[in-house]
Parts: sequence; structure tokens; C-alpha cells
Amino acid sequence: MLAVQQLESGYGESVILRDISLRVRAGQVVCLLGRNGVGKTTLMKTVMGLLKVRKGEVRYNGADMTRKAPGLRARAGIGYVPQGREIFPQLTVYENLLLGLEASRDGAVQLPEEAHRRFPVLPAMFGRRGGDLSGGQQQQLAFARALVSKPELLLLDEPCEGIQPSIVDDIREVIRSIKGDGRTAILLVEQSLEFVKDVGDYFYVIDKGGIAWEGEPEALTEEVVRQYLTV
Ligand SMILES: Nc1ncnc2c1ncn2[C@@H]1O[C@H](COP(=O)(O)OP(=O)(O)OP(=O)(O)O)[C@@H](O)[C@H]1O
Repeated sequence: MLAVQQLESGYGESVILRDISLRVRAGQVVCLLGRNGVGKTTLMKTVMGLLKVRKGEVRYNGADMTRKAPGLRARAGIGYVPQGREIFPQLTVYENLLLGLEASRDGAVQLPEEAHRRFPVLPAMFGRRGGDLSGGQQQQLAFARALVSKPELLLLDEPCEGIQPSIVDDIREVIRSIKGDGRTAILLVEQSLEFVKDVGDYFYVIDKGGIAWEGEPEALTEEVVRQYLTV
């Protein structure tokens, strides 16, 4: 469903990604790995349309998205949970969730049950300001907001960063249950190898601007980890 071909992207003069090709198939959880600063977030932003593609292309369900605006990609079914969550601190939890409807493809005006079924802690906090939630709760809110539009592809950038273990477990369960439903594919950036090995179907390792390694969970050996991931 997502096909990235020979993508080049970066900021100003600096080219961060030189030649990235990868695929995400329907219902899969595909994990992006790589040392700090190799460009994982840059790739997520480029797929979402927040950064320009300089060379190469991004195709989604066969359509060329390379020059499309982020809003259009969202309405085509791509959801995004950015690193650092980016919820609206002044808006309530409920209002933050309502914003997720902007990307709905079916013109829905009410929150689908989907939005909080997977995060049972949220309804009790609907009236609270987003900014008053803990980091872990904000992460759950950002995740739930992205699910409001029922995306077919979800870009999840480090959902467990700086989160307490019990919420990491909740997020793991949500990813597993999304995977179980088979309606939403996930492109996941996450530092914890234990976590990605648990939920991932396929892995890409970024190094020096390109895909240095790719494979299935069984192939992600200690040696691969040493070569591309250990600092
Ligand atoms: N807005 C920006 N302007 C200029 N350079 C940037 C910007 N954002 C990131 N970079 C640079 O791009 C490179 C890739 O950053 P990116 O955040 O994509 O890496 P990452 O693999 O996601 O890292 P991490 O694992 O630490 O989150 C880094 O060298 C970073 O300093």
C-alpha cells in the first residue's frame, strides 16, 4: 500500500536521506530502525508530506503522493503520530480528538467508538486540558486522535519515548490489537529492540542515508544489531 522509491530528502542544504526505498503492505507492522540522527523522523515527515521529496517518489495505494499536501495524504488514509506527540495543550482531550475528524474519509462528524475503545483511560479525561495530562496520557491521546479517522496506514514515531513501562505495555497491546484487526498497517519508529521485535513483521535499517539492511524478525540477529544499531 505504501511504496517509497529512491527517495531523497533533507533540510535546506543538508541531504539526510539519499536513496530510500521501502514498502508497507496492507495490515503489516513495518519497523524503521537506525542510530540516532540517521533520519527516521525525516522519513516519516517526508512520507506525510511535511518535508518535500527532492528526488524519488511516494506512492500510496497506487496513487502518486509525491507532491501532495499533508492534508490530502491524511484524507487518503494516512495517519500520523509525530514524535513528541504534538497535541494541543489548551484544548480539552475531547476537542483534541475531534480534530482527528478533519482527516475522516467518510465525512463523520462524531467521534467513532474506535477512538477511545482502544484507550479506555481517555473518556474519563474528556474535559481536561491536553496540556494537563502526563506525557504517557498525551501519547495515548495523540495515538487515539490519529485513529479517529480510521487510517489505513499509521505512521508512529517513537510512541514509547520517555513513557512509563505500564503505558508502554498499553501501547504494545494497542499495536497488537490493530494488527489483529488487520485494517490498519503501521510504519513504526521505535528505539526499543525488544518492543519492535515483539510487534514487527518486517524491518528496515537506515544508515548513511540509505537502507542498509532489511528483513524479517528472525533475520534481525545480534550481528545486524551490532553492525547497524549499537553505538
Ligand atoms: N528541522 C531540521 N532542520 C535541520 N536539520 C534537521 C531538522 N530536523 C532534523 N535535522 C537533522 O536531520 C538529521 C536526521 O534527524 P532525524 O530526527 O530524522 O533522525 P532520527 O533518526 O529520527 O533520530 P532520533 O532517533 O534521534 O529521533 C539529524 O542530523 C538532525 O540534526
